[in-house]
Amino acid sequence: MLMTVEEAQQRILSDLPPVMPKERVPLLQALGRVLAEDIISDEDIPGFTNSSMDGYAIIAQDVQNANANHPIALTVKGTIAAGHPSHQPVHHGEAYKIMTGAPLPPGADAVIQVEWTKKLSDNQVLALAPVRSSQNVRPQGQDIRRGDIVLHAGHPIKPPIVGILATLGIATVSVYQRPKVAIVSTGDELIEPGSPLGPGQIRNSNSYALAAAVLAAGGEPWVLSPAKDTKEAIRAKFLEAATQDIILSSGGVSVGDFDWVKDVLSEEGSLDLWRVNMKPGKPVTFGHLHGHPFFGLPGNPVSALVTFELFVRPVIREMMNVHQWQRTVLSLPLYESFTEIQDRRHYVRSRLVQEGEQVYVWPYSKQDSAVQTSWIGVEALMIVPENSGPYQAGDKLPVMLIPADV
Ligand SMILES: Nc1nc2c(c(=O)[nH]1)N[C@H]1C(S)=C(S)[C@@H](COP(=O)(O)OP(=O)(O)OC[C@H]3O[C@@H](n4cnc5c(N)ncnc54)[C@H](O)[C@@H]3O)O[C@H]1N2
Ligand code: MOO
Repeated sequence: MLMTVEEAQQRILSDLPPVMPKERVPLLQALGRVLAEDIISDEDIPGFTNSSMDGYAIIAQDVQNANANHPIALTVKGTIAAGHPSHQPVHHGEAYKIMTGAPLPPGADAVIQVEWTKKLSDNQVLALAPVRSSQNVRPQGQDIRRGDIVLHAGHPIKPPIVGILATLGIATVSVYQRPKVAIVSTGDELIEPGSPLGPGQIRNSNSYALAAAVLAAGGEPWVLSPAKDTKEAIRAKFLEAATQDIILSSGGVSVGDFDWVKDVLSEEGSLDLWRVNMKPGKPVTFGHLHGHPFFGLPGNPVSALVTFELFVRPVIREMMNVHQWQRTVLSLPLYESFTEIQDRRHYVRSRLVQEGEQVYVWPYSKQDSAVQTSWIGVEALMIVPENSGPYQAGDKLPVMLIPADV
């Protein structure tokens, strides 16, 4: 019986290297990184009570009976722009013209938006509607209170987080270093992009796809030149790669005459796991090389990326102290029948289709693990249990959502 994906994940994650060391980077360079410190605010945000509308700062009670037929006149005492606080108090019957974001003057408790008023002169305005106390007012500390823990270490830094850090006045931020990931493709047939192909040769695409996947997961790829299919060439490359935090190889993990990866791994480190009940990716290999996690990913391009997604990405995320790396899995109805039956759990490259309120999963027709174009536009991997099916349109299956950048 082959190991399940969950058993393999458990095995791999039970033996994680320590979380990466920290480093301090300028705010914008923190994008895509992971916070290595709790962020505690030493300010209220907003720092002062302010208006959420362009209008007039007033005392709400003054206009409680106002309407279009019975407007109430107020005396305009001045104008308050954002960045220019006024310390003059507002008295009954008075208003200050105020702009969005400008500090509320003392005495005012509401803002009537400009559309609900009629200007009579530079110092007289009519209120055409009532406002409640606090209406159109953003109180000091509404968003964040001084002393709040706003973010915890381990939080991924996406664009809105950059904005929050800037709001808090943080110019440099402590983040975890990116795990360095060595990538070694194996195979006599491999030629680099940019060079012409000879007979029987193909382009080395896995090194590039895996390096891109490492970057998207937050790691730092280091691509070595491919190793030829000899045991000694593979050993030499693996030893060169073993200086990095994680080592990935592609190819040479099946049962072919030139599949040396497992032998070299056993001799130089430990082979902890081989073969998982999944398609694509069955011959995936895991172990340790000089104390670092080693993944022998299958050479088929789709198998390499699916096994990266399920086994390597979680390790990269965990090493940056991110524990929420699981993708969302939904149960969705099939858009069309799916008749392929496999003896392994099948991760099926699929799109999503919306009709009215209902979202359907729509597998691509070509699912061979060498067909790379079925990645184009992929939004999900549909998970079909082994030895199950055929499925009809409308039957529900679990669907793992894949963000567009994967
Ligand atoms: N007798 C059996 N044969 C195979 C089995 C099996 O169980 N019994 N499993 C198949 C499965 S499943 C997979 S997946 C592949 C994986 O094989 P390897 O990891 O040993 O990969 P290779 O044989 O080296 O290559 C497979 C395929 O991928 C192409 N490739 C390899 N490296 C790259 C690269 N860097 N860029 C682009 N393409 C690459 C290679 O040319 C082959 O076509 O084994 C099956 N066989
Ligand atoms: O499991 Mo392999 O990855 O499909 O051809």
